[in-house]
Amino acid sequence: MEIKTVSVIGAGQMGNGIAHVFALAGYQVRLYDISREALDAGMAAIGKNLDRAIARSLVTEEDKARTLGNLSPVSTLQECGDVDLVIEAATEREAIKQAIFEDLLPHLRKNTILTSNTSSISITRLASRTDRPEQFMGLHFMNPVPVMQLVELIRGIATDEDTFRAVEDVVAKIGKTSSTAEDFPAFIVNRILMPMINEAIYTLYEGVGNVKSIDTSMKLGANHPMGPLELADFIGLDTCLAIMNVLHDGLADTKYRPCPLLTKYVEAGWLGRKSQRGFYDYRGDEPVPTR
Ligand SMILES: CC(=O)CC(=O)SCCNC(=O)CCNC(=O)[C@H](O)C(C)(C)COP(=O)(O)OP(=O)(O)OC[C@H]1O[C@@H](n2cnc3c(N)ncnc32)[C@H](O)[C@@H]1OP(=O)(O)O
Ligand SMILES: NC(=O)C1=CN([C@@H]2O[C@H](COP(=O)(O)OP(=O)(O)OC[C@H]3O[C@@H](n4cnc5c(N)ncnc54)[C@H](OP(=O)(O)O)[C@@H]3O)[C@@H](O)[C@H]2O)C=CC1
Repeated sequence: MEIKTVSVIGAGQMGNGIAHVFALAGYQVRLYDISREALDAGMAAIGKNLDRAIARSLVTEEDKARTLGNLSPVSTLQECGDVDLVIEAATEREAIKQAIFEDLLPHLRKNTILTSNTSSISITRLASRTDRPEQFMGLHFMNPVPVMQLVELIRGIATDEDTFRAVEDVVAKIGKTSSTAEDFPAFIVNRILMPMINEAIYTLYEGVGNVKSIDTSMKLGANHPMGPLELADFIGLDTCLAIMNVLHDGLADTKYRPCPLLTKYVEAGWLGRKSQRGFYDYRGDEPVPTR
């Protein structure tokens, strides 16, 4: 099936980025969020990120106008069903994702493909709660979506070949590069990256270094574009903790236990950039380490 129309559910960091790249590539995109405020903020972020790309001569003003013309913010989940492809990009909590898919089922076309942008959660389990496990897969973008080249494709145990090929094809058409991961906890990128970030938080927790020394060490010592703690704030500490819990529970290995300091920050509501405070405080002109 050729994909022409897309719904993106969740207009947060990832959802607005996904809607951006599909609308820019010419797809008709509906964007929905449970929070009207988040939907408005997501649409504003798309405008801002298009301006950043214009400033770098990556796109033109006409491209921006055409992209925004392809985008329709919608106020009900029901309006997200009558499309070729659904991309769920809501909070990394399985119950939230399952409820979204269950609520969508009565509004879907027979051939609508369902995907999740989940960082870590079992595709097979999410698919099993729908009426179409053969037409369900993981479509995992990287943050920030307009800039990062990779998209991880994850088949559930029942995903059929037509579905995989249609999704693989659309990733190429939006100019991204896909890799394939088996459906096991956190797939490839986060199976490797998140334990590293968790280890950086343990390094802070045990007093081996402070926020600045840890991030500086990895930026200048390993040529990382962001330090691991800066990256954790960028991803969202709630999402980092959710991924570590999926690894710890799913692989039943204590090496994946989340650092208690990560839990403490999340319990304080210090979620990183999206709450203005995490390992850095973003409320001033420059980010200031909080430890
Ligand atoms: C958690 C999961 O499930 C999976 C994941 O996503 S894991 C996380 C994967 N992502 C990473 O590892 C990101 C690591 N960081 C980087 O690659 C870089 O710091 C970065 C691309 C984010 C920024 O690039 P940079 O060259 O270092 O800095 P910067 O000059 O600020 O950005 C370059 C351009 O990228 C774009 N950009 C940067 N941040 C952006 C954002 N948040 N959204 C959209 N575009 C952005 C802009 O066009 C920016 O240009 P301007 O700032 O001049 O407008
Ligand atoms: N952050 C990252 O670097 C990456 C994240 N991901 C994955 O993408 C998904 C989204 O992450 P991210 O964008 O960072 O999260 P955010 O917290 O930035 O955005 C999630 C959005 O989903 C909304 N939401 C919550 N419940 C519902 C619902 N029932 N229906 C519609 N919208 C809802 C939230 O609203 P509210 O805030 O009001 O609850 C919020 O606006 C997660 O599965 C995450 O693991 C994948 C790659 C990278």
